[in-house]
Amino acid sequence: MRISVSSDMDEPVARSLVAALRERGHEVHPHGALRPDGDPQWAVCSEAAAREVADGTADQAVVCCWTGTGASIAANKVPGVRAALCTDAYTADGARRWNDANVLALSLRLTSEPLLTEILDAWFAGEPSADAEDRQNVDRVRLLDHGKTRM
Ligand SMILES: O=C(CO)[C@H](O)[C@H](O)COP(=O)(O)O
Repeated sequence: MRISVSSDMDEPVARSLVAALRERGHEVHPHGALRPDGDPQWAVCSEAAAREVADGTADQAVVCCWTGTGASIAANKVPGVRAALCTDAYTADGARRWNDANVLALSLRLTSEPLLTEILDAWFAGEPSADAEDRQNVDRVRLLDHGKTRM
């Protein structure tokens, strides 16, 4: 997959994330502190990574900041993006399964290297649920992208 990755800080775990994604065979599009000419402000680089998902330049994104909150908030402002802040593998699995999340948000502070592997394993193994109620929920969120709350 083509995966946009952003981080506002050049932290070891962010570098490990990029390396791990490449090892898994993904094409990485770095943003923010992960590229020499990147704008490292979390609001800017998270949005840039998320926009690549929305416009189809990337299939998914991983956005990072120290807490993970700013990155997830900024990414979720982009229509078409469903960003999930995941602090464990169960949450990452649920985000893919129940939320059809297309952007993974990570806290640089909380994500250790072993936890990063667990979260990525769960994220990439997870498939969106085909359950009707789950699909309805995701469709409802998609409506919000267009300022609507009902069909
Ligand atoms: O977690 C974050 C935002 O949610 C940032 O990473 C945190 O605020 C640090 O940013 P700065 O170094 O610019 O103060």
